[in-house]
Amino acid sequence: MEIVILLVVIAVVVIGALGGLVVGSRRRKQPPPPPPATPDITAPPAEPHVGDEAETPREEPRRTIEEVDLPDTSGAVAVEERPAAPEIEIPEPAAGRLVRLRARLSRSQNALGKGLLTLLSREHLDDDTWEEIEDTLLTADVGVQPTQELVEGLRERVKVLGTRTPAELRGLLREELLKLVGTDMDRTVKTEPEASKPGIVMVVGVNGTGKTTTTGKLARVLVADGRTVVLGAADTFRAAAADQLQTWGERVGAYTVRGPEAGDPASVAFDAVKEGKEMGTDVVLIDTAGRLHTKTGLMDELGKVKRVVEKQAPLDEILLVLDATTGQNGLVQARVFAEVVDITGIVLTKLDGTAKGGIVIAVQRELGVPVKLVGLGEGADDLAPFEPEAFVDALIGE
Ligand SMILES: Nc1nc2c(ncn2[C@@H]2O[C@H](COP(=O)(O)OP(=O)(O)OP(=O)(O)O)[C@@H](O)[C@H]2O)c(=O)[nH]1
Repeated sequence: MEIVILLVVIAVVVIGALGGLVVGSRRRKQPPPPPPATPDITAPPAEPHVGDEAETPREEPRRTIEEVDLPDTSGAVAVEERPAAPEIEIPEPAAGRLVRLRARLSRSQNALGKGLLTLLSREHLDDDTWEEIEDTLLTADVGVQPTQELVEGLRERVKVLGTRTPAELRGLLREELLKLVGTDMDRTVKTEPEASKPGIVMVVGVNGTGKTTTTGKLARVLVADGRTVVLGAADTFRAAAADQLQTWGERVGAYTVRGPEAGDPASVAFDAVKEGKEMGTDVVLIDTAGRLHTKTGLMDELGKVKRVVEKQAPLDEILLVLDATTGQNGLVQARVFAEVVDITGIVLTKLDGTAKGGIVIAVQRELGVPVKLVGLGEGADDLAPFEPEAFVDALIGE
């Protein structure tokens, strides 16, 4: 019996020892997971760890995503140290811009259209009322001759019509204004010569009218239409003008040819055209100075630029930039420039800042050349091809 008891005790001890070994080996098979080579901090553990194992993952999240990102960010900073290629913008298409800007035009020209319609709606259109209509048009810089034409035309038609509804009056006024603005002029900016590329456009005007800005905006219009552009910074008088133009160019990937400060504008213009030819560019836009006190000086400079450029190819377009807010003064400038160079188109800038939209009519009459573009703000795409219908609709409202 004692032997049996002894055997049972030995058996219990052996089984116990074996069991301990198994449990121990199981414990050794479950070590805490080794830290991953690249800790995946972005994704939290799918299930929370427990016990001893909880310590490792709990500590790891302290290396926040921001901390882990830091080396990458410093890498990006290092890249930035290299000269970064300027980001090329995609300008807004030129077609339909005036429609987008019409609200702005309506706001500034509200007084003219509303004033005329109110006067025309009076029950009795006597001489005094017609005089007031005339004054309204003159105040908006429509000009004496065009004003008289419009008033005579309207007077005649209102008389024939007899009774007048507001819609009829609006229609009549629209037609008469459109007649004055002109719907049959070719308002395209000529940039596609028949012979060979590039088209050459020279931008002239008194300083401060918005020449450089217009040249830059025009480059965007052309780029938006799929054309390539070289800019010639021939305004060597104002040092900042070349920088300003270059910045406009860089924004749309147009190369700018510049010369030394106070250098010869004609030589810059020549180089720009040469560069444009060599690069196979579609259009070369030349910004000029115009900061000249005498007509002789102006003639000398612009005449020389034109002559020198035309040694390579004829100019396709000479755009005169006029500031609409300067009113009659703008007309005087127009006259002087027209005597110096053959203006082929007018750009009226800052129409957003004046109620004198009638200058469109007056200046076309004065020079016999069409308004081709209008500036309606300082924004990069605030230059619009001039559309008579959209313009007149903006004047008299919907
Ligand atoms: N509101 C408004 N401002 C404009 C428009 N066009 C140009 N400007 C502003 O007019 C100012 C003069 O423009 P510039 O292009 O520097 O004039 P500039 O004729 O080249 O002048 P110079 O280089 O000195 O000969 C700038 O502040 C332009 O932003 C426009 O259509 N509307």
